[in-house]
Amino acid sequence: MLPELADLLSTSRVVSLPMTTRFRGITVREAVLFEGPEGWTEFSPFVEYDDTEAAAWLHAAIDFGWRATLPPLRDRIPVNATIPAVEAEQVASILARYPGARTAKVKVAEPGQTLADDVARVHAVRDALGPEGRIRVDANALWNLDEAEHAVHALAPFDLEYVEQPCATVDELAELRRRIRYMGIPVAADESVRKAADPLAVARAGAADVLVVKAQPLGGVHSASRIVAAAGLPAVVSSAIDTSVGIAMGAHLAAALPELEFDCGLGTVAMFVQDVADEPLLPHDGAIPVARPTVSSARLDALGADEDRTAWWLDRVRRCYRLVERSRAL
Ligand SMILES: O=C(O)CCC(=O)C1=CC=C[C@@H](O)[C@@H]1C(=O)O
Ligand SMILES: [Mg+2]
Repeated sequence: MLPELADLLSTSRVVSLPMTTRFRGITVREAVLFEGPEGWTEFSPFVEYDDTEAAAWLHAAIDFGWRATLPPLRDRIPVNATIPAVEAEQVASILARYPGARTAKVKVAEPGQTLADDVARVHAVRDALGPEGRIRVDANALWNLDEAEHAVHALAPFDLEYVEQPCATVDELAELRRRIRYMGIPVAADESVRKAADPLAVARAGAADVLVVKAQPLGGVHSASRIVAAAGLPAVVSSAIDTSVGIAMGAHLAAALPELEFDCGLGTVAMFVQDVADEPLLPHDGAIPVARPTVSSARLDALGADEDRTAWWLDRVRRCYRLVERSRAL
């Protein structure tokens, strides 16, 4: 059911959360929270996204706030630590924010850095996790095919669980997968799912072994779970650097998937200095609970965005609402 725009806006709260470490170029994460009949929900497309892309995120927010979620098949979700493109010396202190995590996802291919920086960072993660730890790397589509092949060779000695979105296109992923198959390192698709016109194209092309899925960009828990089912590939549910409210949406998606063989990228509340919930969905014993956190009004007040940013976000909600309304009418 599509709530009235006035209903959405009447409970909206725009928040601005300071982060402990720069991640994907930001140090402050902004989000709009709404309280629907099912509980609190979140709309937080990255600020540079256009309205067409952001509309899927509003669809997701409405889905989680106004429609009963899918029945959970588990009550806790094992999570990975997320290591930004930091100096190797910082790795141990970042890992410490993810107590009990046996898996780390390490950002690589950061503009302005070198492969040697990536090797040093991944090496530090392997040293910290020990031989039993699982390490995946995420290049966010920033390598070309040859760079990706070279980098996978350089990083393979640290034993990679998979390499996430090494290159930009589905064709490149398919070719890289072919080139590195003998090494036994799977290729995961992220941007090729969440930013593609057709999120299933990468699976259909046989270009990935694993899908990384995020609830907000894929239109919400129901639509993301349908995409996973149709793709027929193992899925890793990951965050969009959401507040605890958006992370709860991801946790409900992960909880509803019939198979969950990989740890999920849902530990990222650990990146915030403060969160909107009294009991933030932070990792404990390597997992987060499947729950809707209680949002504190004192925290919403303390973390409230200023007038200009609030107006900017609410305008965005209005524009995206029109797009969601139109797509439903089709
Ligand atoms: O998957 C994780 O460990 C955390 C989430 C994460 O890494 C990301 C969230 C949102 C945008 C991204 O640049 C990034 C990713 O590419 O997976
Ligand atoms: Mg990714």
